[in-house]
Amino acid sequence: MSVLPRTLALYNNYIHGDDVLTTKLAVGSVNSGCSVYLRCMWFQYVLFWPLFHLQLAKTHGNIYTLWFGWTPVIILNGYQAVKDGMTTHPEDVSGRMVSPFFRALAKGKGIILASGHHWKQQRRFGITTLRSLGMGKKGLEYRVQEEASHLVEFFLNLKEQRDHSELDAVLGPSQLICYKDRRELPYTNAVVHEIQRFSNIVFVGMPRVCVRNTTLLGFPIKKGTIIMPNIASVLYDPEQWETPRQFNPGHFLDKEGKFVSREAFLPFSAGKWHRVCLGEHLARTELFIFFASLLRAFTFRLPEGVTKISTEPILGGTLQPHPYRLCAIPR
Ligand code: HEM
Repeated sequence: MSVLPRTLALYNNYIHGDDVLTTKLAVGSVNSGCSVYLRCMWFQYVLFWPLFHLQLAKTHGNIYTLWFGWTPVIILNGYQAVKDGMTTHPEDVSGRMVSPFFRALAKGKGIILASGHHWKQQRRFGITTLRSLGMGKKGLEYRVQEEASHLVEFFLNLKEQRDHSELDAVLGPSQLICYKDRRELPYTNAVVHEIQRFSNIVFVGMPRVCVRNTTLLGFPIKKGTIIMPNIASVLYDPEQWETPRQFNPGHFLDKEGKFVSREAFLPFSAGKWHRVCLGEHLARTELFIFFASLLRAFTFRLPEGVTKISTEPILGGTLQPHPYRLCAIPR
């Protein structure tokens, strides 16, 4: 049993117990239940796996520390903790980690992320095939394509494909779809939102770094500490969503079928201008227009003999859908 240094005033009682969370993780817990010490080498995997954090949150609460070697990473879980953590002192938590990845990005060097798996999938889906991704704009566009791929996947799995007729009822046959049309298409809009909630592609969140000493949910935090807002925990927060583990467009509809925005819908994270997703508006616009246009132009069917496609994500740079085939029949 080793003793970790006290780098945070908050986390000052280390009792290195032998609780084994899984066969691969050794966990040392504190009496306040907020510090977890990982002795495993696959910490990157662990750090970015939301379900793992949801499990830890049950035991350790909505804020706890994971120790990676000597480095503490503070994890925020659930809507309230993520919102308060990111918005109470937004400037204080506005740093980013400087990793070789970001250094290369800043120098304008492309980083190849290509894997045959993705591109095959994109060809099937008929989206422009990118041979490799420079992590400039193209890399970011890829997020939208990936989310769009989820859109069709989920649409196909919808048992009740009701009210997609609203597209025909509201839009003229040759009318181009605009983003403002979402106001007349509440069900379509709700489906797009629910897909982003249920099938979020950013698993835990992008790490932030404290740029000065600050407080987080009332706890003192030192400059340089890494903070991870667990976005999945917000999007599946049982206190915020009626059926968090079920695909349910009703989360975004009121009793009259009108679209309602939800505060806990944070797939792009939270905050004001400090470090929030710069592409949020573009992504939302593209996703809506893309999805509505596809549904109006085609009838989607699973190929013969296929009854269901997997909605389990594959952990990669983002959470990705499994490859799948579909038939798009022009309407
Ligand atoms: C469905 C699509 C997308 C999702 C779910 C998404 C989500 C996110 C999230 C969660 C963050 C971290 C924000 C934070 O730390 O508070 C982020 C950052 C960022 N996003 Fe997006 N994003 C998407 C599409 C895009 C697009 C299309 C662009 C640009 C065209 C973009 C540009 C950025 C940039 C530049 C940052 C880093 C901001 C910074 O560090 O200051 N994103 N995104």
